[in-house]
Amino acid sequence: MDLSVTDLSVSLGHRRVLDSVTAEFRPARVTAILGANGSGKSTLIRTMAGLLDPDRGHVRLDRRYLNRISVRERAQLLGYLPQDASVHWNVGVREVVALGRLPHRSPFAGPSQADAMAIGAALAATNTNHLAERDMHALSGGERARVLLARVLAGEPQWLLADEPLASLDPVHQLGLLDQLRTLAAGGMGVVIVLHDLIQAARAADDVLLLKGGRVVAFGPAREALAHQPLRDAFGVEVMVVPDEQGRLLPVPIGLSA
Ligand SMILES: Nc1ncnc2c1ncn2[C@@H]1O[C@H](COP(=O)(O)OP(=O)(O)OP(=O)(O)O)[C@@H](O)[C@H]1O
Repeated sequence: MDLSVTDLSVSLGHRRVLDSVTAEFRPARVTAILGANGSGKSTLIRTMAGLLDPDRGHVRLDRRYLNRISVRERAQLLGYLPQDASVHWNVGVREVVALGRLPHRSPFAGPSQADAMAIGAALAATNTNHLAERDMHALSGGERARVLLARVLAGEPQWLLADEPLASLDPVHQLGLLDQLRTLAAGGMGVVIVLHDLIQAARAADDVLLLKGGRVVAFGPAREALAHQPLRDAFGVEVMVVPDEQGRLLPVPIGLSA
């Protein structure tokens, strides 16, 4: 099931924030969206999740226009994790994760065996099993972020759209989450994540989309998009490209472009 955006233009207030963005995201791959602050990353991923209406162009899921798919079906297919997600009420962790099953439940029906299994799998995938009986307000920022990801995964979406999922995680949990995203993609899920760290992107992403000023600077295999010239174009930085132990090329920022 492909997820694509075609000639997408989006305005917020009176500002054009995305301008003619076209990209085809593929399932069973991790795609990272990168770009400078304000380049339109969150706007793109929110539009892909059906939360913003484009001025022009469209989002398609397997050739179906997203805006013609019912809200319930969309919620089953697309799991969206917002940037700085927070919970404004105090509820238990397990209850929060269970909310991820709502798109699959009929009104007034109790939780099914499938719900219980999906919730258990989501807690395990995010390493939050030990938090399941705690209250959300009693968690650290990073723990809360993992629980909110668990809620999205409990919905067993075909696509995961996550806006800066590493932001509040320590290095161990960042690496763990990136591994987990790769495992989800290996299982067939399409994973699209907004990232800031070039090295994390080079390690975790199959494909990279670089945005600048709401336009696509580069989109393609990570190795090509995270090369000198596209990074110069997108960020105005120079990088040193260093191979890691597995032969992946990691772009290490070393200074501003002249
Ligand atoms: N509600 C709004 N009204 C007007 N402009 C907005 C609104 N929300 C965001 N913008 C502007 O749209 C542009 C893109 O914002 P967006 O949040 O998509 O960028 P981003 O690449 O995700 O940034 P960051 O890396 O800082 O999170 C920015 O210039 C921002 O100031």
